[in-house]
Amino acid sequence: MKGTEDNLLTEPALDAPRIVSAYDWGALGDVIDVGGGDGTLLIALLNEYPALRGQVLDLPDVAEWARKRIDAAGLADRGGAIAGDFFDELPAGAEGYLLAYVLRNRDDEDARRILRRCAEAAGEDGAVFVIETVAERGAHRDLPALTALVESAGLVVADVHDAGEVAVLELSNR
Ligand SMILES: C[S@@+](CC[C@H](N)C(=O)[O-])C[C@H]1O[C@@H](n2cnc3c(N)ncnc32)[C@H](O)[C@@H]1O
Repeated sequence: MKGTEDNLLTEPALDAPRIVSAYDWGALGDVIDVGGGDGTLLIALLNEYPALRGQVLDLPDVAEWARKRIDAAGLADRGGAIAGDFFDELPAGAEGYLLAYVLRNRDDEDARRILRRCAEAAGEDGAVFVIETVAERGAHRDLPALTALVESAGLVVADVHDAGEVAVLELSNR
């Protein structure tokens, strides 16, 4: 678990500023950071975009950890955390479903299941955002492989926002 926590704490802390500025997240009313870990990315987003609301969805212990950090950051009025499983039905109706560094640890079959859950929850009006390193550092799938994966899950790449080594793929339902 220690190794997992180290990963959670270092990489998003390093990349969050780039992800925050790669897209106008404030244009979305609310987001769910699916598998959002300790809330580092969501906290950075809520700090940058004062009208944005958001929730981390993660396994119970991690969600509790994220909730405490979001509270401590003074963001409880716009942010929180939900205990959940991204293989199950997700809360519907948010405008953005973020998957940051989540698909990298999953084989194609599991990744498609997670993507489908997000797509179902996003519906016609929401979007799914896959955030992954696509350059050298720790890249598990490059951009063409990620594109093929999301298309095989029935999603369309509407745009790719460049955040340096990190890519933000904006996806919509077909
Ligand atoms: C590699 S970490 C990425 C964390 C975060 N998105 C980030 O950018 O640092 C994967 C996250 O998925 C969560 N996770 C693993 N299995 C899950 C499941 N079945 N449902 C929801 N979250 C899960 C883990 O607890 C962890 O927080």
